[in-house]
Amino acid sequence: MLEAIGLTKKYQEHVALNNLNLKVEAGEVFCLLGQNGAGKTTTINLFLGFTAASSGEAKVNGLVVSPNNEQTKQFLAYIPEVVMLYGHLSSIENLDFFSRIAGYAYKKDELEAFLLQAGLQPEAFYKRVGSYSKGMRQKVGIAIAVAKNARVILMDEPTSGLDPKATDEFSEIVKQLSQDGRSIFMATHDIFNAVNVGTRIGIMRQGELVHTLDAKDISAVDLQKLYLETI
Ligand SMILES: Nc1ncnc2c1ncn2[C@@H]1O[C@H](COP(=O)(O)OP(=O)(O)OP(=O)(O)O)[C@@H](O)[C@H]1O
Repeated sequence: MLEAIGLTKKYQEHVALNNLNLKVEAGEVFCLLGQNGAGKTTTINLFLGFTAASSGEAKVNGLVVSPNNEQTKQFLAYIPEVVMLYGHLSSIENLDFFSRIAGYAYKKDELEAFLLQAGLQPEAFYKRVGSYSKGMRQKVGIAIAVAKNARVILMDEPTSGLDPKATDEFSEIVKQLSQDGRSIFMATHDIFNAVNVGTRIGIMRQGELVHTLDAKDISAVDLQKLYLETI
């Protein structure tokens, strides 16, 4: 679903991402670790078409991403660290609005089902999103991703600032999304969660993907050790 072929991004002389080669298949959860400035967000921005590659290609479902190509965006959803929603609208209204933009008009019970599937408590459905916690906003973000039928969900530090219970709930939802055949690509600093939720884990240093591992082959303790040795 996602492929990077020699993907490189330079800002003037600074190489933010250097020759990334990577495939993420349907049903995989790829967790990308790396220090601040390692190039994780740059990678996500290249897949989203928010920025143009200096060389190489980012592909989504076999199609080459470019900032002016809307085709690849239909397969993608993006969950940033803080999901941007209309604070004066309820989650049902936000979900209705964003699904309509993506070309879907759902009935009320269908919208409620998306929010329920994303783990939002029903008593919050008709409350203003402005009063929601970060974890609740993320659930609305996931409901929007599912409602727009995204096959790939890109996430940038989704568990940062979440309490352990909210992180656990979030991880269970991510596992469910991947079991439904979606690909998840997540930039994170959360080593424990990467082992818990990931199927594959990458460690990036100064724009280079230095290690790629199967999550089932490594414990959180060993991953932390490898991470500290790498960065
Ligand atoms: N628009 C830009 N102009 C110039 N340099 C940039 C720009 N965006 C990113 N960079 C640089 O590219 C490098 C990679 O940044 P990036 O944001 O991808 O790192 P990151 O791994 O996501 O870090 P963090 O964990 O802090 O989010 C950094 O050195 C950063 O300063």
